[in-house]
Amino acid sequence: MVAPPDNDVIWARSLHHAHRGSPALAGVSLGVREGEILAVCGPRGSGKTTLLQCLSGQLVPQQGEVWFNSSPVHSLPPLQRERLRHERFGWIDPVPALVPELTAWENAALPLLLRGVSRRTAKAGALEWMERLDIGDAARKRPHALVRSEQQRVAVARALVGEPAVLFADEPTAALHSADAAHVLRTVTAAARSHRMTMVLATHDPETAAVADRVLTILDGRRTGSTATPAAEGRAACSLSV
Ligand SMILES: Nc1ncnc2c1ncn2[C@@H]1O[C@H](COP(=O)(O)OP(=O)(O)OP(=O)(O)O)[C@@H](O)[C@H]1O
Repeated sequence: MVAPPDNDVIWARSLHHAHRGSPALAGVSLGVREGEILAVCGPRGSGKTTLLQCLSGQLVPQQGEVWFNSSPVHSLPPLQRERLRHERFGWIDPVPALVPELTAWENAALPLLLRGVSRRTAKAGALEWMERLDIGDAARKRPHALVRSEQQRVAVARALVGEPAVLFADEPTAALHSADAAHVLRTVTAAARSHRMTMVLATHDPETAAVADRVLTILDGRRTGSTATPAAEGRAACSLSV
C-alpha cells in the first residue's frame, strides 16, 4: 500500500464504484491539500456525487483507497466511519434535507447537539452562522415556513456549525435563483477560507467551479483534467507581493 503525501488532507487512489452494475467511478485518483477549495466539475451523471460520497466515507468504494489526514477511511469499521463523518466532515446536499419537527436554529445546531454540546452553546453557534447567511430572523421558524433559499441556508449553516476539517458541497446552489446562489456560494467559500477548511465542491457549472483554487474535471467516472483557476493564481500573486 502506497502512503499518501503528508500535505494532502484527502487523498484517494484508483476509486472504482458501480451502482447495481452501472459504473459510476472508473479509477479516479486525487489529492486535496489543507485549506484548498477543489471543484469537481462534470456533466450530469459523470460521477461527482459518487466521488464525494466515497471521499466522505458515506460510501465504501468497491476498489481503491481513501485517506484522511494520512489515515485510511475505506477500511474503517462502519461506526468509526460514521463518527469520523460527524466529527470532521460537513456535507451540503443540492436539496436541503431538514428535520420538519425542529426549528431552523435546532436544525442548524444538530451537529453540535449530537456531539453533546450544551443547548445554549449550540444555539449561539447556530445563530452566528445563520446571521452570516442572512437568515437570523428565521431562527424560530420550522422548515415548512421557509422558502427554498432559506431552507438551503439552514442546511449550509448546519454543515458549517461544527467547523469541519473538510466541507463536501454537492451542487450546493443548484436549486437556488442566481442571486441567492451567488450569495450562498460567496458565504460558503469565505467561511472555508477564513476557517482554513478544506472544501470539495461538486458542480456541473464552470462558473461555479471558478470560485475554487483548482478544478478537477470528470466524465463517465474518469478524471479528464486538473487545472488551477485564475482565482488561485490571483491569490498566489497577492501573497507573494505582501
Ligand atoms: N443509487 C443509484 N442507483 C443506481 N445508479 C446510480 C445511483 N446513483 C448514481 N447512479 C448512476 O451512477 C452514475 C453517476 O451518478 P452520480 O450521481 O455520481 O453523478 P453526478 O455527476 O453527481 O450526476 P448528477 O449531477 O446528475 O447528480 C450515473 O449514471 C447515475 O445514473
